[in-house]
Amino acid sequence: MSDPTPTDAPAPTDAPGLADASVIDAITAWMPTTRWYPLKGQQVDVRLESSYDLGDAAILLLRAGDTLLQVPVAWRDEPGGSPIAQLGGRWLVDATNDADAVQSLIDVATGRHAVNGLDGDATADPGPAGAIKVITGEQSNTSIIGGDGSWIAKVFRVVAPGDNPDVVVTGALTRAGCDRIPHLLASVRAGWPAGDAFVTGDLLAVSEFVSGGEDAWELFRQHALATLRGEAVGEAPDARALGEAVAIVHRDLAEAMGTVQADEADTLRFITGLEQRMAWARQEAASVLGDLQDELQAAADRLRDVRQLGELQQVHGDLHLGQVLRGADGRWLLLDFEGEPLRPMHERMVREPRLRDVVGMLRSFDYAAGSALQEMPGVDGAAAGDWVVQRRTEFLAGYADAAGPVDETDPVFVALLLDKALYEVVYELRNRPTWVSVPLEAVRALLAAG
Ligand SMILES: Nc1ncnc2c1ncn2[C@@H]1O[C@H](COP(=O)(O)OP(=O)(O)O)[C@@H](O)[C@H]1O
Ligand SMILES: O=P(O)(O)O[C@H]1O[C@H](CO)[C@@H](O[C@H]2O[C@H](CO)[C@@H](O)[C@H](O)[C@H]2O)[C@H](O)[C@H]1O
Repeated sequence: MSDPTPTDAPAPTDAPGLADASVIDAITAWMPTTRWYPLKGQQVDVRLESSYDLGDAAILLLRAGDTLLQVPVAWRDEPGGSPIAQLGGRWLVDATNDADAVQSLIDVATGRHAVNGLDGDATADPGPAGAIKVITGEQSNTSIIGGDGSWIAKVFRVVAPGDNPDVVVTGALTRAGCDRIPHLLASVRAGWPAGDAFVTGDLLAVSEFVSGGEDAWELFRQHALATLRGEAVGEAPDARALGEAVAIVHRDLAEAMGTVQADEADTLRFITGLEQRMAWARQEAASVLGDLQDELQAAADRLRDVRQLGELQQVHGDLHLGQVLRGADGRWLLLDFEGEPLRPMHERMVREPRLRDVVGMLRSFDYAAGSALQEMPGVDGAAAGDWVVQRRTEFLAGYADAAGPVDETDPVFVALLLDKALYEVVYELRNRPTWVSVPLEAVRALLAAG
């Protein structure tokens, strides 16, 4: 795919009227009401950085504080399913919930519709959008199901210059024929001026939709709930096969994108990165980590025990049960290679130990039981602990079948587990404060275990 640089594409044109202060003010007031808005509770100035005229809709890139947000909008006579505001007698609507506008986005992705400043790339034609359905779950982005349920288009809400791994990594796995992911069909990249430079970044990824896919988070959580209720539960979802699926994706990622043996500089960079993340978490989550400062300092000191990182490669980066579907054939499929939404984009394609994903999944079993316990405060926590240990053992056995054993005493494993739990504390404080006790309990337990 060629970058939409000034040499091969003129600068983006402003969509008529959309740069008006009244429009920006209306969007500024509306964004915090959405699930995807990442700056809830923060006072930030919002200004238009760039816009792309799709004809019957437009994509706006809005600078909100330091964050660049993508807001596709359209003017309509009716409010439709997702109105933003009524201005000058017309409705400004969220274009992700408007079938015609979504069709325009797909046409840009396939190259059927040329738009200044946007560049589409399609490995397969997703076909017409038809009736669309916007996913309403817990999401950092906005995903739209179209093409009669054959594809799902993800509008990246936070946009950054450079490659979005959800396009680049999923694309590499698709080309490699990996059968444990939904394949990438098409994508859209934008160019915009940034100071004296002209930068590009990904806006949209269209992938095969897994029809009849079951959410692994719901499957495991329901099983944990039933177990804690003491109900006669059937077999648990197959955590062993899940471990194997993760190992297969790791193998395919290594083949498609290469590996490197970590040297001393890599190890130092890794330790420094974890130290900085720990300092960030201690600052961001000071309100709940206040009484753990000594233990956290001791854990930070222990990071220096990390000597051997082993092989590094592209990993998923934010693997948890919500990123996994069970397909109609029972096979586990991994989704969403975008990495952690709270991590700067340029850090998300750094080669890492595969253990990063292994601990992500282990934390998720703990979450499934923890959230089940939250629903049943009177229940004995030991049963939840047993449930987690079983899933964890099965998962690690499946991973070992395909990739070799995981050493749970490895300082890299221990450090990554704590790193993930601390990240989750910050994530929950910002997004779901009532959940914060789930990762916080894990942080306490990990620190106590030393
Ligand atoms: N290819 C797909 N097929 C079916 N459902 C999907 C697919 N991709 C995503 N989903 C559903 O959409 C949800 C959100 O997608 P995800 O890529 O994780 O978004 P985000 O990055 O915004 O969190 C997933 O949890 C899953 O339920
Ligand atoms: O799916 P995203 O890429 O948006 O990931 C973010 O949100 C996740 C929650 O939706 C969050 O995951 C945490 O909660 C999950 C349960 O909802 C749990 O299974 C995960 O283990 C836990 O980390 C993820 O951390 C965050 O980056």
